Amino acid sequence: MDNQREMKQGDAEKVKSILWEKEQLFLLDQTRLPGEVLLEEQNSVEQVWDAIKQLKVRGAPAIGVAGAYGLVVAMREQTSLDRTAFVAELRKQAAYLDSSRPTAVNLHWALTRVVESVERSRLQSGGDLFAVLQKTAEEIHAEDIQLCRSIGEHGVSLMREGMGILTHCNAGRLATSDYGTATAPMYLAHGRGMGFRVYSDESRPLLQGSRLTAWELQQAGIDVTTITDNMAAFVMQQGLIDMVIVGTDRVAANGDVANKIGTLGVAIMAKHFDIPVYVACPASTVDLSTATGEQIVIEEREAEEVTHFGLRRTAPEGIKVRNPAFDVTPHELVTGIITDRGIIRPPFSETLKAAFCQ
Ligand SMILES: CSC[C@H]1O[C@H](OP(=O)(O)O)[C@H](O)[C@@H]1O
Repeated sequence: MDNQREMKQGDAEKVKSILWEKEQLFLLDQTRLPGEVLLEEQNSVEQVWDAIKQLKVRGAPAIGVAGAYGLVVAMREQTSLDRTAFVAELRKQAAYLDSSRPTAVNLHWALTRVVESVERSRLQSGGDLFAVLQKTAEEIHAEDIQLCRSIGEHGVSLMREGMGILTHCNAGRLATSDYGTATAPMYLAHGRGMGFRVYSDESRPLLQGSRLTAWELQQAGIDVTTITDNMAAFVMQQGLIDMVIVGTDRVAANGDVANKIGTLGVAIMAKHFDIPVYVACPASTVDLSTATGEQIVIEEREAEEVTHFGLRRTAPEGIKVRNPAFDVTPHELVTGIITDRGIIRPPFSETLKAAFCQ
């Protein structure tokens, strides 16, 4: 029986997507939000893999951090191995965790960083190598918080009193270790007394926008309105939206952006209504090794997510279904990319390299 911890709704604003406490990993089960706030202790690497696959933990930065800690969970019983055996097992477990979801580059980035930190150390015992592994995972976690706060500091320069912001899916603190990416400027601006309105697309089929973004912004006291995905054009046409801010799961070297399915449509509509579209992400989401959006693998998920609304069937038995979890917005539709290193503007094929080439 998993060790579960129910949180009261009132404590919800304090709850994070990932809790690393006394060297134990707890993940907030986001599939139960907004009704239940449940932290689940992760006791095996299979459990972490499943939590990522089932979107119990989700959002590009969050699954990177969860993957890194997943290696800690996987290797904590392997400390008696010698170096060769420890590194071989570590690589195997990293490949296993990497297989859980393909699109967000953060998962592969985090797993690779942990493996390379162990390989670079000249230590020989499994116990010493495990200490390096755990330290790197903890560093990735701590850095994610700081990177998202930096995104907020840069993004807040785009905010102004009374503006309307549309966001899609959840790129909030639940998708990261804290602050979020798209929501980071919102939290900082709100904390500094700025008033603004957020319109949160429900984001079918898994409703991250209505279940998660609306919930976390409401908990923070931010003016948020849930709208259905097919209302985005309506609120833009009504003049209610001054800016779109979304997160992303992978930014290609030319600035093409993979993000939750429906983002492409939002960007096309925003272009029609002359509304700027900003994408927010930490450095760990920028993938200069992927030339364009065409090379980004788009995760195809189970048909049941589309044919059912919760447990209720809402499409005929045996109907053909597509369920890509993401789409790619071409860089031409992106006004700027809000990162921890500043707001990156076109031409992205040059400015991204200048900002992120090591
Ligand atoms: C801060 S990255 C959030 C990003 O991840 C979401 O996808 P999922 O809920 O499937 O993990 C969505 O694309 C968000 O924009």
